[in-house]
Amino acid sequence: MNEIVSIKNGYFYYEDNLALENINLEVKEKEKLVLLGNNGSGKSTLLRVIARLYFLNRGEYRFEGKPLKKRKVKKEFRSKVGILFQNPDAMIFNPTVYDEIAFSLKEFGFDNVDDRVIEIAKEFNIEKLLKKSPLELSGGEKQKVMLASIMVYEPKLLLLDEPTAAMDPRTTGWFIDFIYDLDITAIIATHDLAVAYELSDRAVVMDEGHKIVYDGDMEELMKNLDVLLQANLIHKHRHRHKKFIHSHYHLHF
Ligand SMILES: Nc1ncnc2c1ncn2[C@@H]1O[C@H](COP(=O)(O)OP(=O)(O)OP(=O)(O)O)[C@@H](O)[C@H]1O
Repeated sequence: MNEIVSIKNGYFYYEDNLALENINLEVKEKEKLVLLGNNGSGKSTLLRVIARLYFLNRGEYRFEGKPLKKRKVKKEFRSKVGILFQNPDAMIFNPTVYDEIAFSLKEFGFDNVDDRVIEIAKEFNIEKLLKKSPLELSGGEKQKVMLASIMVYEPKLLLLDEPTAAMDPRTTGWFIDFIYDLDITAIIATHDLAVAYELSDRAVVMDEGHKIVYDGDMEELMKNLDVLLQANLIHKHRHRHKKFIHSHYHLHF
C-alpha cells in the first residue's frame, strides 16, 4: 500500500508553547488508526497539522509521497482531506443541513449536487433533517451531518477529532459500523479507550509531553499498563461494592 501521510521529526509551537514534539508518523492508504492521549496531549493539533490548517515549525510533512513546503493550501489538497472538529459548531456556517452538505460539492465543482445530497442523506439516515438549521440539531446529529458533508465529496483521508463525544450509545454503535465499512484512510482522535478498541487495530498514543509514546497493536496496548499510565489513559479510584471499599486501575469499559 502507498503511504498517504508521513511526518518526520515534526515540531509545532503555539507561540512559545510546545504542542507537538518530534512527531514521526506514517500512515498508509486505506489504513485506519486511532490517536489516543489525554486532554492537552496534542491530538487536535496533530490532526490540524495533517489537514494543513496549521504548519509544522520544524520537520517534514509528505502527503501522497510529496513534500509539502509552501504554506498555500491548494483546492486539490482540500478536496482530498476531510476534518471533523471536536466542536461541530465551529464548522457550521450554512442556513440549512441541505446547504451545509451541498456547500463543498459546489466548492469542488461536482455535478448532480442535488442527487448527491439526497443520496448521502439517505445513507446517513438524516433525510428528515435536510430542511432544518444545523444549529437546531443535537450534538450527535450535528456530528452526523458534518460527517455527511465531508463524506459527500469523497475525500481520501478522513480526520476525526473526538467524534463520539456527543453521540449516544445507538449513534456510537452506528459510527463504529461506519468506520468498519469505510474504504478510505482514517485517523480518529479519542481519549475513550473502549471506543478506540472497537475502531482500529493500530493505536498511536501521545503523552503529556506531546510526544508519541506508542505506535502499534491495539491489543498489545491494552496489556501495557506502563504506557496506559504514562499517557494518563487509565486512572485509579476507590470503589464501593456494598461494604467493601477497594482501589484498582480502571479502563472504564
Ligand atoms: N489555540 C491555541 N493556542 C495556544 N495553545 C493551544 C491552542 N490549542 C491548543 N493549545 C495547547 O496545545 C497543547 C495541545 O492541545 P490539543 O488541543 O492539541 O490537545 P488534545 O490532545 O487534542 O486535547 P483534548 O483531548 O483536550 O482535545 C495543549 O497544551 C494546549 O493547551
